[in-house]
Amino acid sequence: MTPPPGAAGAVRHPDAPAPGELLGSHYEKCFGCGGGQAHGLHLEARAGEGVAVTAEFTVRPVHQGAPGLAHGGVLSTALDETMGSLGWLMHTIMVTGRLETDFVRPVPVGTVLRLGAEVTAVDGRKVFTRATGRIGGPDGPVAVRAEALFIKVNVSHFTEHGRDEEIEAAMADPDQVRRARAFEVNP
Ligand SMILES: CCCCCCCCCCCC(=O)SCCNC(=O)CCNC(=O)[C@H](O)C(C)(C)COP(=O)(O)OP(=O)(O)OC[C@H]1O[C@@H](n2cnc3c(N)ncnc32)[C@H](O)[C@@H]1OP(=O)(O)O
Repeated sequence: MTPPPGAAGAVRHPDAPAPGELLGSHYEKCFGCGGGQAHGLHLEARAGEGVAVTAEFTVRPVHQGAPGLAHGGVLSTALDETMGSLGWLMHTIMVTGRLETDFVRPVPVGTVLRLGAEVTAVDGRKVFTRATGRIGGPDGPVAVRAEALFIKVNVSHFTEHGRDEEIEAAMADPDQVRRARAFEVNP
């Protein structure tokens, strides 16, 4: 996932949330960040400097793969969600096209996984990102690493492909419409 020569650097939107600010959930029912998913990750991301974010996710018993250990797919989800939240800082809606994860060490249930992600390059609609998850805090040992390619999309990506029931509910919710617009450039 190497950006092509000549790819641009990421540009922080002038109205991006300030460093340290909690980004909030982009959708209440999101498995990664929504508060309305009992078994979801409830991942909380904050704006960083430039086009970077930090996030925290506490591994609960519902997230197990092997006894007492986090499921690898759940850890990939945490990385995916963290990198996806970089869209808040660019006012860009983007979805994951490709995701590669390195699992460096097992992550026990009860761990607070501290994640960090940044955009490494932008080439047209393609946004190249990377992320790291550390055990216990920002100076803890690295447990997972990922690189991902996100593709910029319009809101129509969701309205055209999502199930009617959820799309109609989301569009009837002024708070959800406001959150969708906060992602967009020139909404
Ligand atoms: C309301 C608020 C919500 C806010 C929503 C925020 C959600 C965040 C949630 C967390 C993130 C997720 O899990 S998102 C959910 C998981 N992801 C998805 O469901 C995406 C499913 N895939 C798709 O819908 C599609 O394949 C797209 C949109 C990714 C791309 O389709 P497209 O729009 O037709 O574009 P396409 O021309 O194919 O590709 C554009 C460029 O990207 C490259 N490209 C595309 N896919 C790949 C790939 N896998 N690997 C390498 N390169 C790729 C192409 O070669 C091309 O390069 P070039 O020729 O230009 O060089």
